[in-house]
Amino acid sequence: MSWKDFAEELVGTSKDAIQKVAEYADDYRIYPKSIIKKGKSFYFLAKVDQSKKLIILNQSKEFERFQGKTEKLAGFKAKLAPLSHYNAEILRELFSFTAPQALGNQTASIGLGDRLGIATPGHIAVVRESKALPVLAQQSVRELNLTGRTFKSVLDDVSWAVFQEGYQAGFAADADHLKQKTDIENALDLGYTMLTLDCTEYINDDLDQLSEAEIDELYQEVPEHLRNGWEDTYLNKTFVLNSGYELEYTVDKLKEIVLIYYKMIDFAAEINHLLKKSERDVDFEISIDETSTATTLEAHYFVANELKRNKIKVNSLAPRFVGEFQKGIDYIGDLEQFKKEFKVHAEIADLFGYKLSIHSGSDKFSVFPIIGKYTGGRVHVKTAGTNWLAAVKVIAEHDPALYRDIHAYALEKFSAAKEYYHVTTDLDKVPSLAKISDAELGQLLEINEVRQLLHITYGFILQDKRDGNYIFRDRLYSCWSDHEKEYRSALASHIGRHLEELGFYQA
Ligand SMILES: O=C(O)[C@@H](O)[C@@H](O)[C@H](O)C(=O)CO
Repeated sequence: MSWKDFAEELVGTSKDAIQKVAEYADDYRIYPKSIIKKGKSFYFLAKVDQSKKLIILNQSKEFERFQGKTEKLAGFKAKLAPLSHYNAEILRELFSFTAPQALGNQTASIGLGDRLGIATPGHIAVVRESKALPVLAQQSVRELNLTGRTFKSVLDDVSWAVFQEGYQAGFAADADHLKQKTDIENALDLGYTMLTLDCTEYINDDLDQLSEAEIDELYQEVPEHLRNGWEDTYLNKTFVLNSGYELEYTVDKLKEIVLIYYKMIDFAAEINHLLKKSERDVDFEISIDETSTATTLEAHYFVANELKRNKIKVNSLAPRFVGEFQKGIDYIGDLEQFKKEFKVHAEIADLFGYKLSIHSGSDKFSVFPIIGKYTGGRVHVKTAGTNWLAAVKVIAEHDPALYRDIHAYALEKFSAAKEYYHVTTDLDKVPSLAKISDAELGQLLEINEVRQLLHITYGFILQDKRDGNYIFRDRLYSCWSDHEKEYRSALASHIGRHLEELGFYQA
């Protein structure tokens, strides 16, 4: 509902009265796209005394359900409800478009991880135009630990933003990189509609340190009935894909694949069992991407086939592709080699009926056309860090002193941050801030080394405290709150470029 229709229904068509409401709605005090009528009440989001509130005008039975202060607003009885978890649950019940849903695997989708809880309006602005379905709530356990947020608060932030933008086309919520059963249960209870199981701890990719004899010894420790089953299925067999590509399993290759992956199949089976108990549709993703070596094509086929043999239905799977998908920067590696292997990965995914999922998808512009083309758009691409970096750019452009402070702090914390992320950043390539004018600070975010420096240190920047107070957090959020429009349009154009290169705008 436009604020004009809203004003007319509320105060009649007199010019003066409408003008009054218009003034109130102006400049984001009311978020115009949020205005919605349900029963006899009007609902909308507004910024009241610097903080966002859900406003309900006119009493109805729902009016009493929301917690908040009752006041007179522009002559009407109104409830000013804080954007709390309690109120978010009622919102999701009342307006189902604010609750996440499963997406299935037939179309393009994009994960839009938001470490700050403020990026969703910009994401919505861009996905409205594209054919990709958005996963607006997407955070990994690692990100939650580093930012001090929870699956609950991430989903609530998204529900409020979806309401603010009046976005009714549907979105998903991905509890990303889950490793523990308790986290999985928690995410399911909260209504997450996508679970990404991180199998890293069940993947043994240290085999290159071992001699042939040691590998053989390890292989003999695998229960005999399992070894026999795999040898019957794969050993010295060739699987020919529709494209004519041949996957071959020699003794050495099979031993290696079994040793690397066999434990993760059991783990996936255990979690699949848990998911089956859920009454809701949940998109199940398996991630095997955070390993030190690329997933070979034979290994991908083996994992896919074993998941199928164990009746584990996955919606998407994230292999580790050849080359480097480092955080926040373009692809590093040989594009021809990537294309050659990616085609086959895409074919295997198609054969087994799931989508490929591309992790660390932020800024991989040189491979996006390949990904779009060989998946025919049936693919999931995850981004997260790039959305944080766009927010940092807003700081560089609007509060240079604060940018200089966080940049210096990131340099101090960089080596500690490397414990969480694999990057090969050469810090000598980070320009000295003393030589950069305030007006040029925003351009620093074009430099790969600066992007990675700020990308991996986000947890320290956001969470570190001195004398019990956050060092930067409050100043950062206050700047972002003053520059909502700038952040929204920066995201719309940057994520727009991702969607464009992936071919996600075509009908
Ligand atoms: O930083 C994280 O932990 C996550 O955002 C990622 O690993 C996520 O799965 C991703 O790939 C986003 O690009």
